Amino acid sequence: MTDIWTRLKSHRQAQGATRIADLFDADPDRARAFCTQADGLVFDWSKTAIDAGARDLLVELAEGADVAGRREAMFTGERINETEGRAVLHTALRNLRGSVVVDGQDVMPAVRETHDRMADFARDVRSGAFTGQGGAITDVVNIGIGGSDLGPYMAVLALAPYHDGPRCHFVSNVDGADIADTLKGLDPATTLVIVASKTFTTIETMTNARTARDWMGRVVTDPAAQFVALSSATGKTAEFGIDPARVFGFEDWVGGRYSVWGPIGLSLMLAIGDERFDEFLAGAAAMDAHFRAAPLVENLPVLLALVGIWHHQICGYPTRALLPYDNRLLRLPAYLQQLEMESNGKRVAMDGSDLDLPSGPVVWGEPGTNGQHAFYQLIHQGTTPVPCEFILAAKGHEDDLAHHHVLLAANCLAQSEALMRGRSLEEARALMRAKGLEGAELDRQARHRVFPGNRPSTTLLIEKLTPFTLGQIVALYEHRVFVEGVILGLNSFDQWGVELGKELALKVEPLLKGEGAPGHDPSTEHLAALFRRMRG
Ligand SMILES: O=P(O)(O)OC[C@H]1O[C@H](O)[C@H](O)[C@@H](O)[C@@H]1O
Repeated sequence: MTDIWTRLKSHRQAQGATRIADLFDADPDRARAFCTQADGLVFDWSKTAIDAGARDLLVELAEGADVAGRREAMFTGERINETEGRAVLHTALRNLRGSVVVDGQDVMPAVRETHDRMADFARDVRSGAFTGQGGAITDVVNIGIGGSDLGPYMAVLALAPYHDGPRCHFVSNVDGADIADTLKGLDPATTLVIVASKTFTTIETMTNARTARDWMGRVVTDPAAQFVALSSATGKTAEFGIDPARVFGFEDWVGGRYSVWGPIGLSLMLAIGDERFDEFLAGAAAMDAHFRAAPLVENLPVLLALVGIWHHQICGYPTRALLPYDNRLLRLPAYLQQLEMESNGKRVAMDGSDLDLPSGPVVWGEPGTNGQHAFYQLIHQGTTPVPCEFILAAKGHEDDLAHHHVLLAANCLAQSEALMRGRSLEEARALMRAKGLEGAELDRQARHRVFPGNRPSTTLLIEKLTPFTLGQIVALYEHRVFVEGVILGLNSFDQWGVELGKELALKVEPLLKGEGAPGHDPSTEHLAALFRRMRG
């Protein structure tokens, strides 16, 4: 561990019993100084234990890790995904007028061509120029998993007020329940099926795609005519029988969990139209420009990363909760869970050595106010602090329900205040006394009503959730994950940890059918035998 990590840990230790609330007394300007604004986004990180000294050390940490250099290497197409030998250029998908050279060739003409073909196709579907065999397309089913599902699903839900296209549905799980429930009630003759898979080999997606083709083939004469493929493996899409005119390809330098900006975003484009989709890209491009140009100490993705590092690697808090006070951001926690945990859940550093720091944290969450009535109990009174990351829009879309929105916002701000302030034993005793309790019973009851407080949170405040601001937010988190990965010295762009389970599933499947060769562990073989017996 280098000197800067030791100094950060010592700084944390030296804070001793200082509470977050005390930092506001020590620095009357703290609420403003630790609240960073850029391009209409407000990131308040004042309700953390990061003081000026910690901030300076954290910025030094980012400088020492050469965040600026790695950032340029990413944007300019260097092969920073070293374990897969690939460039990392999802940013190119949203900078359509730019130019990026990989292996001596500008990749942008092909990106623009695919984008324009997608836009033409989306316009045709939305206008009715492209029809199903029973008339205009009424429903779109996106079949994909992981990065080929979470991004478009999250964004389609988030931007519901902008939907003016066909209804979009998402099937991901190989559990037949998913596709059965989704297809129930849909008309195959007016449904468009999108098979979204970077590799076009993912077993869940290919199984669901074949089931959808069978479903459609029972009603229409040419099911493949209502299929679209989004993939890097264009050869395999042809084998499946999808017309190359409806195949939208992308290069291997777009990681699955970073792919919503290109063809994988087609369902979103169909739902909101290509112009709104381009606003989504423009929001992300604005965040890219900010990330690339702003000094580290004013740089939103860098600050989010430093807050994350402070909480997990320095303070030792094992998880982080993402709490959007926006019901339409229902899938954002799941989306960010993949982004963060698949990117930075690694135990080996880029150079092959063991990581000598904890890898990225567990990320979880749920929109407020619902979470308040479920798991906030633990956040307030559990023994392990959970740094909370709130997201709030100043305006909702329901102008006639403005009172709902103010109540929603009040809850969000109240939670961060309660987490920091807590309630002392004295305050709890006064409450109990006012209820008429006294003596030992008062003492006993009061202790249950104490809130330790001093629990950190940040708040990301935006004006309104639009295609543009959603693009900003998602790109903000993408770059945050990248900066955290650079500081930890790992490769955020591979995901070898998902391979072993997939391989073994192929060997366990015959075992469950009674055909498997032995060689599994006794527990797995025992469970498989019980499974077979229960199926009769
Ligand atoms: O798009 P696909 O090739 O079907 O991959 C879908 C997903 O599955 C993999 O297992 C990876 O963990 C994900 O990063 C990926 O997004």
